[in-house]
Amino acid sequence: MSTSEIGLIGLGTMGAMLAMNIAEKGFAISVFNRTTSKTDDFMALAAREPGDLASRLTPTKALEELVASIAKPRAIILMVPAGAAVDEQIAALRPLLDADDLIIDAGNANFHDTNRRAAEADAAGVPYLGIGVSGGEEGARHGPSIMGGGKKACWDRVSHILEAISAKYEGQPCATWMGEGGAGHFVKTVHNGIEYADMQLIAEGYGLLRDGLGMGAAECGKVFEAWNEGTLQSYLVEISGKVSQAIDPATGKPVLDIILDRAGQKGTGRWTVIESQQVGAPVPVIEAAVAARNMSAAVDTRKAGQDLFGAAPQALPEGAVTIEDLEAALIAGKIMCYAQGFALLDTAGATYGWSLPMPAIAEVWREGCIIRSSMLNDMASALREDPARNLMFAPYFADFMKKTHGALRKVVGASVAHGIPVPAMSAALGYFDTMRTARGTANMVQAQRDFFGAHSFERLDAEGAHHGPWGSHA
Ligand SMILES: NC(=O)C1=CN([C@@H]2O[C@H](COP(=O)(O)OP(=O)(O)OC[C@H]3O[C@@H](n4cnc5c(N)ncnc54)[C@H](OP(=O)(O)O)[C@@H]3O)[C@@H](O)[C@H]2O)C=CC1
Ligand SMILES: O=C(CO)[C@H](O)[C@H](O)COP(=O)(O)O
Repeated sequence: MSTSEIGLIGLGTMGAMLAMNIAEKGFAISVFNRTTSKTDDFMALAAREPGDLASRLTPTKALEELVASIAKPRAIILMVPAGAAVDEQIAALRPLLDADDLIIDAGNANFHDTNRRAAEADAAGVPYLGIGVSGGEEGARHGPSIMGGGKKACWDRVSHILEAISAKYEGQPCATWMGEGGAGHFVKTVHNGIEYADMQLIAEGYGLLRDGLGMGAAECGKVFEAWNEGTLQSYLVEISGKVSQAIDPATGKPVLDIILDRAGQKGTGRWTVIESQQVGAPVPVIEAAVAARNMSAAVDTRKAGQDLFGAAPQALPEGAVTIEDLEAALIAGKIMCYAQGFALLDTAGATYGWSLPMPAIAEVWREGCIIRSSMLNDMASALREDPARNLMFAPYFADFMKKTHGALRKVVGASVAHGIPVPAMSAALGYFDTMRTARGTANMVQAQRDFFGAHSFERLDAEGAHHGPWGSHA
């Protein structure tokens, strides 16, 4: 019996919710999980959902059974961890599939792996798609943002399902084909890099409220709530308000106060930074955010550092920084981080031969994904005007930068003076100052390079490559 319209492998956090979302939108779907008891748990959960979801879900306990239960030509979504698990599943599935059956990797794959898998699939004459999905558990269940990659014809085969399950922005599906090969996974990777940076900026804002202004967690939560009503409106600021106000039932303390300050990471932020270095499109705010997660992991070293050097004073003098200054500093930092992310997308698109649809990327992030924010609609407008222009030069965002960079400078300055670490805010300010300095200091670097390695330099007053008279001193 082959009745399901699609199949899904991997009933973890994301896969289970995506499967329910697909069933809820009226598509019959077969599911499989390596640990088969989880499939039973999943079906029990689905049976408790309204809308008779379970009747459109077919649980299977073997890959052969999964494949047999899907109508031809088949489409099967993989929702398993990046790396070896994806290759293993493809290898296990391929012998069971027909030549025109489509495998869709919807996890957070490294786009280089997706390029390789797409090339392997092309060579074997079988279809393959790599798509990025964002929105966490809730988004997967009720409407994620979907960034498609691979052959357009393959995308078109399943786009009606992906669009139906995606988030909607004013009725428009947040599911878009980005380009061939690993384009979709690359866009998702940069999304996550921006996510790291936005989270780090917010965490630094929280640090200033807590350590600089002496606020308790609940009070910080109220500030985030207020910020979420203004220019900073975003999912990440919204949840920061919620997590700040949550209380631990066991201790009665704010949950935030009992969480170890060590942040995990699965690799997408690092991939973004590696790729930015590879193509020469700097993303210093994202780099600072990845480095901050790495430094957060060094809990014992940080404790030893505090014992050796003493804790920085941190408390800010009355009036040194206001809540309004902090809000403005976060606005400036956020614009810098998105400007860098979009510039990376633009450069990488050209490097890898994708025509990445820059405005459509901002559009697909307006709803459903973790970095959704009210600013993204304005970013989409700015990118429609000029997809290759750095966002900090778009008049709308340039106006914001003119109004807010002073506050960013004030906040970074006060933080530096009082020992509050703000690596992402500092990186945002450094990027802004660098990008508005017509004559920088790389003339010194060029002179040094020519001195020790005869690398040559360009002159301001003549064409060509030149060498210095390094033996002659004034
Ligand atoms: N969590 C999130 O917010 C998001 C996650 N993602 C991405 O989605 C993918 C899945 O993540 P998530 O649902 O959170 O992960 P989970 O850890 O919750 O689930 C992982 C799933 O993959 C299965 N699995 C793990 N290893 C293998 C393997 N070697 N062979 C077959 N199946 C395997 C697990 O099966 P078993 O039960 O047998 O262990 C489980 O069903 C990842 O690529 C992740 O990066 C993307 C967006 C958001
Ligand atoms: O893709 C996601 C959100 O968009 C996942 O939640 C991902 O796991 C987040 O990255 P990390 O675990 O490294 O913080």
